[in-house]
Amino acid sequence: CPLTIPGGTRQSPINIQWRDSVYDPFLKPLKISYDPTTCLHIWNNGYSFLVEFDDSTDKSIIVGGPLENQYRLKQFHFHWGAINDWGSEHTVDSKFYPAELHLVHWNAVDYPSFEDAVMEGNGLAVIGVFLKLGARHEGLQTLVDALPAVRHKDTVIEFDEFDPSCLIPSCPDYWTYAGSLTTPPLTESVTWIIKKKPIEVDEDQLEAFRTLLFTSDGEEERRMVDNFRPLQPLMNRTVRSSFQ
Ligand SMILES: CC#CCNS(=O)(=O)c1cc(S(N)(=O)=O)ccc1C(=O)O
Ligand SMILES: [Zn+2]
Repeated sequence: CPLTIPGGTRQSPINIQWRDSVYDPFLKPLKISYDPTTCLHIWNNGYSFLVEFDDSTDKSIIVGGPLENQYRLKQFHFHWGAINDWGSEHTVDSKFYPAELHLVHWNAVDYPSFEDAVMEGNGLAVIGVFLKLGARHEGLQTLVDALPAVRHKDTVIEFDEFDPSCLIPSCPDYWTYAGSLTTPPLTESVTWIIKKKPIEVDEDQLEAFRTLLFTSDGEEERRMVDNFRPLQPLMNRTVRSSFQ
């Protein structure tokens, strides 16, 4: 099965069993500083829609948390379901959320390029934020309004002055564990930082995600939904929490 890699010992996503997570008092608060002028464009890559950033400088970085040094923001994207009962990649006590946001960062201190960092155990840091059904999210609406322009695979539009920290809950609590990319090359290079608190989005905003297509213009349309990887075995890993 192509979705499991032979010999994988730290694959993602996983179920986070709240009572099995271990509070680590040495975990620092995560410091997030993004510069909205580094935002470049939104594109549909046929798997999700992603917002990409200029990662040629240290203008948009995260530091602290479980991380040894700072990591540069490269892109963020989402995973979602066909209906609200599922869609997230990680689960909490086996509960799915309707969607999950991933902000992908890479270790430009130790590695010369993103492609190199992808192959290293401490190469990437991904912040995961759960989306739950509730009030309309004004910050997300800016993104939702741009989605019709990237409906088909391989379409891209310019997108600037967006600060993705508006999508991250202010509550500092998170879980963290050593994992992998959830899409090819599935490399075991990700320090996952999963925010405990979800953000709220409304039904129309989730439905807007579901209007996107896996397919290119001219192909038979296939709705972009259920773009999440199945849960992977925890194996010999402990999930740490930054909170008691
Ligand atoms: C070489 C290589 C690579 C992986 N790229 S990514 O880290 O931006 C990424 C990461 C993830 S995830 N779900 O592992 O954060 C999903 C999708 C992507 C992507 O290519 O768009
Ligand atoms: Zn992802």
